[in-house]
Amino acid sequence: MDSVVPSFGRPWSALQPALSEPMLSAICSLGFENMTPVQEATIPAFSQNRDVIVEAATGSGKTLSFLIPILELLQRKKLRLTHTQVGAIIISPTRELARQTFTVLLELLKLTGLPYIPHLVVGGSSSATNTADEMSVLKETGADILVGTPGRLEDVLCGRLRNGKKTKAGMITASGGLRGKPSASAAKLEVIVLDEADRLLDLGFEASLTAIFSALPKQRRTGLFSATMTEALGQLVRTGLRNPVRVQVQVHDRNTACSERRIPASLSIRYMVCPPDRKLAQILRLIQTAGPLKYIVYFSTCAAVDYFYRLLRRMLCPAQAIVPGGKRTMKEEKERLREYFTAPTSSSVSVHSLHGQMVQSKRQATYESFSAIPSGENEVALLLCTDVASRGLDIPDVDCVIQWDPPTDPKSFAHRCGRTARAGKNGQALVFLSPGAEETFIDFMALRKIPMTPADYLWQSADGSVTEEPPADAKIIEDSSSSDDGEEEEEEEEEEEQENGGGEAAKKKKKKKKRSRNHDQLCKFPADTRSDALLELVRGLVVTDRDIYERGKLAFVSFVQSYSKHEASYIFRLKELPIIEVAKGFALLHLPSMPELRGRPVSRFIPYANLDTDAIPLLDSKREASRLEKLEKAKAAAAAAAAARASGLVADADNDSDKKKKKKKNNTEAWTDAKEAKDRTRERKLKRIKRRDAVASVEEARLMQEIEDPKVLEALAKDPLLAKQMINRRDKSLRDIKEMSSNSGRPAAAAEKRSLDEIIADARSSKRYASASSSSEDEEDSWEVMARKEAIRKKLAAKNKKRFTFNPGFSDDEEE
Ligand SMILES: Nc1ncnc2c1ncn2[C@@H]1O[C@H](COP(=O)(O)OP(=O)(O)OP(=O)(O)O)[C@@H](O)[C@H]1O
Repeated sequence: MDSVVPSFGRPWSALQPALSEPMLSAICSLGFENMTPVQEATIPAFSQNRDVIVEAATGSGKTLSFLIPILELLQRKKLRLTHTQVGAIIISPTRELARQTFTVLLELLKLTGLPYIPHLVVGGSSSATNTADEMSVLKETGADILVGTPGRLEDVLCGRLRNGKKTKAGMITASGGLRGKPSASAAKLEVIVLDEADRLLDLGFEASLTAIFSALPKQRRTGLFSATMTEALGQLVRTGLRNPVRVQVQVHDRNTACSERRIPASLSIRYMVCPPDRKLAQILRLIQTAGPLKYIVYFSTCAAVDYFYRLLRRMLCPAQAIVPGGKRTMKEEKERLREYFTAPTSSSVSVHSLHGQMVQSKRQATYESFSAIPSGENEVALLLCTDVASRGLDIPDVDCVIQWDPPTDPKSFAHRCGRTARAGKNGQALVFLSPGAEETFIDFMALRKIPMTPADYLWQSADGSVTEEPPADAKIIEDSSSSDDGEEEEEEEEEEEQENGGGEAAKKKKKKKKRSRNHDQLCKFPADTRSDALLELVRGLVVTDRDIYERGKLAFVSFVQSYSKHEASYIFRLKELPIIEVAKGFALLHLPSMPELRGRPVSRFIPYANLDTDAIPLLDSKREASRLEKLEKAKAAAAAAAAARASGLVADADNDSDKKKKKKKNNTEAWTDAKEAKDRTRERKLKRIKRRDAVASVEEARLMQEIEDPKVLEALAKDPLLAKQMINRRDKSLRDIKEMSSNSGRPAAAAEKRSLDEIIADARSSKRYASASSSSEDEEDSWEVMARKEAIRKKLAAKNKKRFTFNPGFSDDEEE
């Protein structure tokens, strides 16, 4: 069933079958006059006992598309549920989304006056006692409709404990009253909804979903909802849908009248090709020009959110941050920053953070406080977050979504952008892409019906004003360091090429060429001296706060790790990432010792002048005192060890630990390279096993030769089963030998032997066999033959056993 925008459809009263009276009046109280297209298409089908798969753009009103049918179905069925039985379940991938859906459900129940009891089951309570309390509350109050996240719903419906163990039904656990028995029964369940179904059907939730589905009756309605449903089609079978209605709401592009897109018509997505070390300057310039707006900024890791949250809070709202040296420094810092950033007319700035590693209470508080900020009222509000806030969240009045990093999972892209331009409102989204390979992301998204338009790079003049024109003095970067590096590298390569006969070195050369192509792209950008100066100013802040300094390093390392996990790995290639510019963008004081930096042009990174990392203080005085104490002790111990070494009293143990340290230091292999090396080792191992097998086969073939002994043949002719086994083994041996010979280029001498069938056929037809079968002498012989046959059978069995019990724990050396 396809429906096409207008963004609002017919009035609610036009629905067939008509909604119940209480429902119509509740919707009227919400102030929604007309249905959205997805509501118009989904509600009739879902409330008339059809399973539905619904795909509609973000912010198009899918929540009401399932909440209204759930309440209508429950009313119509007049289910008689006992205290512990539930009639409907809604599963969401995140706690925030489950809570949001629960709030809308509560509102609907309040307005309709329907007597159903809803219950929210989300994770987040750290202690088992809290879990037990939650469960006992559920048991006491009972629930008709459960809204929750997969893990906790599994606890409730299947009696699982938080530590993952399943207990015998009825058993009281040590955690105080929490029973292994399910706290609610889904035996009479009428309807289940998977919100953000494509995410839920990802492998991460598989175990919990399978357990939940196994607790449901087969006769039920199932609804799957998402803005990116097509991505999950392969997995739908797991949900047991029956003859579902597929609702797909398409959006027509405003600009190109007929082409369809999978994002709201009111959403404009732009991309900015920008070197990674200039993203901070770009964001500040954007805020400065755009006015007091509400922004969501997405990062790829929790560590990056933590770091930039602390940094931006210190820069933009020092009143909220702890600033070393108190008010005076705060004032100085503010003054210096003013050169690079001026908040839009008389607005204050607030910075918030939200990610999955935060404690639940803080997550909830942030979500609520950011949601409560009205847009455009003299406040620039920034929410820095990870993908935990990408799906489903209906945060009011978000004006602009900025993706500092493109998402690791391309599906998240549309969901992230969809936090703005909801319910027909206008919204802007911007994604930063590094010059070079990452630009392919634009075409990649266009294929997924998510069009983007280019955004202008923003410049800043000496007076601090922001323009789209580069200042007259902006020059193309002349990078001398890269050419030096290049020459050195080329020399090295030539040497290697000579040593290795060309193969490996040629490959490396190719890779480096690609890297330098990306670097060339970076060099095409005119230098942005003000952005560089801003980063230097930021480094000046970092060096005063150990907490920020440590978090910066962590954020950089975690970013590099996450980069290699991009699902679109042919676009986001770690090998082609301009990692030095990334490090600059994180305002690092020095490069961490990190294997990924091997072979990179590290000379392009200038460490912070006169840096003594030990001297960077923690702002918390107690923690700083304890750190200094530890540092002193470590220094004293090191001095004592050095003195002992100098006086020749070096213990063997010290030597050992030095060796270990050296070994560790020498291990500078990048973990991505290490992965490749691992693959190569695995390949080598497989080859070795194959070779060993082939050698075993040669031996087997030698054994087979014994079969040609006339007496053995005789026995074989009498025992067709054994003969068949022998033939099979023999044939396999011959194949292996042939393969080995063709691999090594040697002639397959053994393979030229007569096949066993021929030998046996010959033996059968020979006179000797005919006479032997009746002679007593031969009968005696046959006992001997039988004994040999048995010996061969045993030998073969032993050989095969050895061949197939491969021990994966061996080391390379042993195998060599
Ligand atoms: N018929 C309607 N008229 C006006 N506003 C509506 C209507 N239906 C829903 N809304 C509003 O639209 C907003 C977005 O709705 P909702 O959160 O259900 O979108 P969604 O399609 O689930 O988005 P996402 O894919 O991001 O989860 C909400 O603020 C909701 O109150």
